[in-house]
Amino acid sequence: MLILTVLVVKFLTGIAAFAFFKWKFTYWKRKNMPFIQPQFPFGNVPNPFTVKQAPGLIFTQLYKEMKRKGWPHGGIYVFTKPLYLLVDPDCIKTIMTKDFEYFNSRGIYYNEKDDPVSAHVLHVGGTKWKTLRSKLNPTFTASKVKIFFPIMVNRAEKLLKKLWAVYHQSATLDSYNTMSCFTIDILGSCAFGLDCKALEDDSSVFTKSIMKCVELSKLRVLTILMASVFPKAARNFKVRHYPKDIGDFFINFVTNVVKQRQENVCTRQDFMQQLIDLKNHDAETLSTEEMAAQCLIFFLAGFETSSITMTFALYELSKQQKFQDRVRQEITQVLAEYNNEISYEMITDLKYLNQVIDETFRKYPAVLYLTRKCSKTYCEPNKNIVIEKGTLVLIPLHGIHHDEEYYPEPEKFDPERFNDTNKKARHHYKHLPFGAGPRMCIGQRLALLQVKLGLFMMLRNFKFSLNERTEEPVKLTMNSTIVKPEGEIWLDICPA
Ligand code: HEM
Repeated sequence: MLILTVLVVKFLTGIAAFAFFKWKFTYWKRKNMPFIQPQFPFGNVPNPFTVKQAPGLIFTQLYKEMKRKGWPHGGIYVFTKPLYLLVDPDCIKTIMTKDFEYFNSRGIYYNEKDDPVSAHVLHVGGTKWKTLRSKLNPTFTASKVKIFFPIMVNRAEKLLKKLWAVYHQSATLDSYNTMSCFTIDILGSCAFGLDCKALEDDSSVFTKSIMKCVELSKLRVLTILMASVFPKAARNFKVRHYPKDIGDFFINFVTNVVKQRQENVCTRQDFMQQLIDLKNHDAETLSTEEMAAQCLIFFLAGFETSSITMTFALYELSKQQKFQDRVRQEITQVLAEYNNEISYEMITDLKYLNQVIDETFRKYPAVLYLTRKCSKTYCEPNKNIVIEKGTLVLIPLHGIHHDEEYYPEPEKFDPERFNDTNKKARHHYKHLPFGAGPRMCIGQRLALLQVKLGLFMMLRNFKFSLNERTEEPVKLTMNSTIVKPEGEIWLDICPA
């Protein structure tokens, strides 16, 4: 009798669960939105525990499927949660700019209570984001970034010194590690007036802590993805975005820098000073934890994205010497026009190098997909579709950048895709390495300058080619929300 009762309860629970999922999976149909048929129980994503591909690339596949069907947008499900995926560049533009007031949050999980450093400008939304962003914007204007140029040149000279040392030792460069140290040194000096010396010693506590922030296991990436889809449940389970020791490290770091600056009456107008002024102006606006959170994201958003871009640019140029030679020719020519003096203007005049960087951003967009969260119910213009408050919106950047219609033979690296004529003819929203609208990357100017300066310095002085230890084709890591190489990219270097 007992066995029978257990079987009946199990059967009824199974039926109820199935009916629940079935009902949940009718959401987009009820909204009149085209949707990709979900599968029980994971929806449109594969089993998170057995999936072999990078989590972010799943959205590339869904984008391709919708594109094949000719949809401008469509619905998908992550488990039972409906997500809105954008395909058409005009739809993307409307959501990111014109109707931004409905989509001013990113919808990425953070947990201010248990993990205070996760509440930074990249994660927060609404009024909190607006206040922070308007206070931080002045640090990243063209004139501010220009002020940092001499210190950036100093760090680029150290990069060169490192390359000479490598050349004399083995002539084989571990490109990703070296580029990471270079960007840590640049960000440390521009933001905090620190000499991190990562290029001299990549095993320092500081460098290791920064690198640890970005070491994400596949399980961690999936946890954050799921927590972003079900934030209330995640907060109840005290799910953290960053390990506790990383949070503590940044809180101590900020406390020390603030103390030093107060003792030495610092007048540097850098990112840190902007935060200190904000705190002095109104202590309620920014606690020490909140300051630490902004410092963490400054490093996190800046260091990996820039070093990945430089690494992939060098990798592609090593494979195709003709492009590398052309960059070097341009460097010689433009330098001569500027009397062989390195200046901000000279660096910004390197147009072909810019094309190489743009094509690198296209093929390897550091951020695989962008998100927005609907903050008030939104009626889609002319289409009679209502997006409910709380819906997560996905912009599949990697999918767009690898769309055959926009970029024929998308796996081919070709800087000509970004010459003036081709660039002008293309819809702006088909190339979004820094996002778009009011929430686009705050550090774009700084990033472009450091990437260009670093590449200029290296390519002016060295020739690069692929070392046989580099596995071809380079595999991209699964354990990340951003595109990065799984193993090392080893490059042979010799004087140019
Ligand atoms: C090659 C380098 C970089 C790339 C490709 C990149 C890309 C991006 C992208 C795609 C976004 C999201 C934009 C959106 O949702 O529309 C973003 C946001 C952001 N980035 Fe960058 N980034 C880079 C460098 C930097 C640097 C150097 C910094 C710091 C100085 C930085 C700080 C930020 C911050 C704080 C945000 C959040 C902005 C907000 O939500 O208001 N990034 N970045």
